[in-house]
Amino acid sequence: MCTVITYHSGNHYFGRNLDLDYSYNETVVIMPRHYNFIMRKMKAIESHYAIIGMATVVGNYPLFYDATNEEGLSMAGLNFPDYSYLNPYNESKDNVTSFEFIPYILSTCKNVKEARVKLKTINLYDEPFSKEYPNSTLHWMIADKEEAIVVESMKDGLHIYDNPVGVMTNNPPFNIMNFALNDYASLSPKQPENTFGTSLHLYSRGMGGLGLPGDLSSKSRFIKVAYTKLNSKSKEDENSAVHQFFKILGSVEQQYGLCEVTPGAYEYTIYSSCVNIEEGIYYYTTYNNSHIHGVNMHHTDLDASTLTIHKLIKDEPLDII
Ligand SMILES: C[C@H](CCC(=O)NCCS(=O)(=O)O)[C@H]1CC[C@H]2[C@@H]3[C@H](O)C[C@@H]4C[C@H](O)CC[C@]4(C)[C@H]3C[C@H](O)[C@]12C
Repeated sequence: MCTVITYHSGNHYFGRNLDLDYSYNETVVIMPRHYNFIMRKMKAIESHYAIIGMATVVGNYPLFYDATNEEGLSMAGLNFPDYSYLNPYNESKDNVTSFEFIPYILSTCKNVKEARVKLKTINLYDEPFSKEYPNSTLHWMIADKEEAIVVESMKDGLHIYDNPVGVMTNNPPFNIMNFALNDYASLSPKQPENTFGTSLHLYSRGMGGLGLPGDLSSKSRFIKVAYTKLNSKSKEDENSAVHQFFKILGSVEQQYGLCEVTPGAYEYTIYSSCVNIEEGIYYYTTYNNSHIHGVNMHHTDLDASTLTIHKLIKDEPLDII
């Protein structure tokens, strides 16, 4: 399971939980403006927006999970099994594979408005990166400072949804998730009003949120993280906003042992990320390292042509004095 959110508090932020039972050796990668981005069916893009994100690098090629470009446009891929469908090659369209989709959009678009235009000509087509890295079954959230959208390629076509809540999880499709929010419209951080006309005792704080799902299923995480994000408040300085962002993602993180995917194998939150999209800083934590590390893309020469790769600091000792 995975969760992606946007957040606004002073600056604008975008990030995700990556929940899986194993790791593909992901690293924080900066793809500078002159990295020659080679595509399978389209002309290589020699000059483009610079990008920072989480990726597995295979033979000098970044396979992005989530990323942000220097204009602040951000995009993340989350699992969408059973529904995801990649098309055969279509010669009248721009054929883009699923592993090229994030860097292609972020290389060429500066905001969601431009991405919407680009999506009209794209055919998400079915070609794996390699035998070792077959196609993923993903759907994507794309966001900037103003808005967020969800892109779902299904058998009946490419669905593009406005995403007014700025959160996405996994199955089922986004329109069903978004509709499910209706069932929780009465939840509130305030104590509930007694409408029974009889004497009731509000014996605990937080009873306005009674009924908020707390399990790890995808729909429950969608509701929980939407409620948490939309009601949470933080100061607007960077430290407060970034900590708050990780707290919101923490409301739907997965503890090892709670979600068995195959006998004895458990999905857990491998990393959480938070990008300050105005400043181009990619913050992350990992399961065994809750210290927030940040990589500022502007500390790298963005006019370069080679990838910069930052290995994740996955374990950090406890600090005892
Ligand atoms: C599985 C990951 C998403 C996590 C997630 O949504 N989990 C929920 C599982 S479930 O629905 O609840 O079952 C996705 C996100 C990005 C994906 C990776 C990126 O797309 C980059 C490459 C793409 C290659 O085609 C396959 C390997 C890969 C390295 C992908 C492996 C895997 O599919 C990743 C890591």
